[in-house]
Amino acid sequence: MSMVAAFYSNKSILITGATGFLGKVLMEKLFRTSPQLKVIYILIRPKAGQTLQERVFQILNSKLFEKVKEICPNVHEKIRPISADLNQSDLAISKEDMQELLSGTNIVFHCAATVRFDAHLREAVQLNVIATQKLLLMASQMSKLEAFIHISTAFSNCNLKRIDEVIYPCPVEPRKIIDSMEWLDDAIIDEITPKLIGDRPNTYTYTKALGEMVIHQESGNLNVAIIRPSIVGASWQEPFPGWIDNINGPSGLIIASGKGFLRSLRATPMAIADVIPVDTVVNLTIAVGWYTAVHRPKSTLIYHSTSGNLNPCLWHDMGLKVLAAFEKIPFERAFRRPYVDFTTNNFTTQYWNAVSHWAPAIIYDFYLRLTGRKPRMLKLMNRLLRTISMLEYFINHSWEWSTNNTEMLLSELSPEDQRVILLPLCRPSHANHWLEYIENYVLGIKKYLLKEDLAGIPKAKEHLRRLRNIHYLFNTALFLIVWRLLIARSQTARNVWFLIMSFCYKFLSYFRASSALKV
Ligand SMILES: CCCCCCCCCCCCCCCCCC(=O)SCCNC(=O)CCNC(=O)[C@H](O)C(C)(C)COP(=O)(O)OP(=O)(O)OC[C@H]1O[C@@H](n2cnc3c(N)ncnc32)[C@H](O)[C@@H]1OP(=O)(O)O
Ligand SMILES: NC(=O)C1=CN([C@@H]2O[C@H](COP(=O)(O)OP(=O)(O)OC[C@H]3O[C@@H](n4cnc5c(N)ncnc54)[C@H](OP(=O)(O)O)[C@@H]3O)[C@@H](O)[C@H]2O)C=CC1
Repeated sequence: MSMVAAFYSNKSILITGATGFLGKVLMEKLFRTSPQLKVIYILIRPKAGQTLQERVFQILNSKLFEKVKEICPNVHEKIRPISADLNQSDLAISKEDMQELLSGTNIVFHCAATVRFDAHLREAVQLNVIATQKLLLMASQMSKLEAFIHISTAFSNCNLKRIDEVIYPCPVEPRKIIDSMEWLDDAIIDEITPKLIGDRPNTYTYTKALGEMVIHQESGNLNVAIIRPSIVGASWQEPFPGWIDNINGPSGLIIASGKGFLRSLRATPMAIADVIPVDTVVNLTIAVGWYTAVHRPKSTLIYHSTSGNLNPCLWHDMGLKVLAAFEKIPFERAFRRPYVDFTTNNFTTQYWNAVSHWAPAIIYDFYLRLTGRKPRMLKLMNRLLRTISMLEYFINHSWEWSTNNTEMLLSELSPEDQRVILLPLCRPSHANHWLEYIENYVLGIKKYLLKEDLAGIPKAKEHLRRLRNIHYLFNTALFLIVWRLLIARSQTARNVWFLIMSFCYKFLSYFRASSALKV
């Protein structure tokens, strides 16, 4: 067994956000590589009419946990769901549960957050700042605690171009923001939000930066580390390639382009697409847990989990790779053939939105109305464009993240751990792995998100061929109509038309004469 995996044997681990994308993969990997661990406490709230047990049952019965159930058949006995709501000021944990957590926990992984870019500042502060503060307080009372690992984001300081593994001060102290949320009403908060977030694009990145500051100021003697992943994508290899279960980040846009809704996107083609596979982030997180507990660094270390500095892939190349993957793995019932143009200024963006997004949506809604159905495409298109407007910032900027602490940690690992942790995608020598990764990503989206059967691929390809023919037919018809109208109204257009016709006629006559001579 590897050194890191052995460390987690007999440990009691507390994970927040274990029902989320990253949390689930973290829990899976811990059980798979350290089946001897004692217990994983998960802070979880009842949701969508499901009890805690039903939520845990659903996770354990998902495809993600198939391997774990083979390796650790009693995994269900090792998960201890604790009812909690991080939106509540006391986290809504019962006294008995709190007692158990305080006396038993060895390692805390704090993953829970609101990752919505449009979250109201009050909600984002509650989850990303106050809940972090409360958890720190709780952690400080844990008698056996060895490490507290906080998941932040590489974009918490996205207002800077070069970002080091340090905590940057915020203009307004987190404590002042927390206090003000108690007495300011929503209208005033709405008014001051743009001033507070300053040159950050949303409340998410702002409150994640405040969360880091809280860790820095209030962790006291705790052994704390912060991990900053960039754009977390589908898994690279573990537990199997392409696992993904939410539409955040690139996944939603990959679906929208594969289904033919998204046809143009305002993006900087030469900006770096800093996507990092979820298993790469989780492996680093587990290694950081071990290092922080065993080596007890004197100060809080920050680890960047990014790909751009070691193995950069540009948005332009990523777009081409995604489109190439659709050729092999098309999605079913596409609205139009997948094709995405990158636009670079306001005018072309608005133009292509009108031509490629709104016009087809209006035509399709008209067709739905004619056939007695409810129009829906324009609404869907407007939602997609709203989503894109929120993601645009991240596809139009490049950042440089230093990774000294991450590199230092990797060099501290045993050869066995390095084999497991140093996933190839973020190493410089494996640039060509991006194509393989993107193909698996698209396949994963098709299988696990869209729940489409792979047996339907030939039919999906046939559907795309039909769409291509309709596209050619439509363009030819449109050209002829426009041209007919033009030559009916303009003498110049008529002259050009006759010139082209006579040139074609001469060319054909010459061609026929020269073929006759050869015979
Ligand atoms: C060939 C070219 C291909 C190129 C690929 C290019 C990819 C570029 C990707 C750039 C990603 C940049 C991400 C940056 C991540 C920063 C990292 C982090 O720390 S942050 C961690 C990451 N955090 C995030 O990524 C959070 C981003 N997301 C949000 O903040 C919110 O979803 C929202 C505000 C955008 C929409 O809110 P709201 O409308 O109130 O409500 P809902 O949320 O309930 O969804 C409603 C509808 O929107 C739909 N939909 C949702 N997401 C996407 C999507 N990504 N996309 C498309 N569609 C999306 C959804 O399907 C639904 O449709 P329907 O069922 O109604 O038909
Ligand atoms: N995904 C990404 O691209 C990136 C993510 N990160 C960071 O990684 C971490 C995990 O993100 P990710 O897994 O993608 O996010 P998800 O949205 O998938 O998961 C969020 C988790 O937080 C939990 N949570 C939210 N609100 C509450 C609450 N009030 N009480 C209890 N639990 C709550 C959710 O529980 P529930 O299921 O009940 O809603 C869920 O388990 C976050 O800290 C995020 O900032 C950083 C960089 C990029």
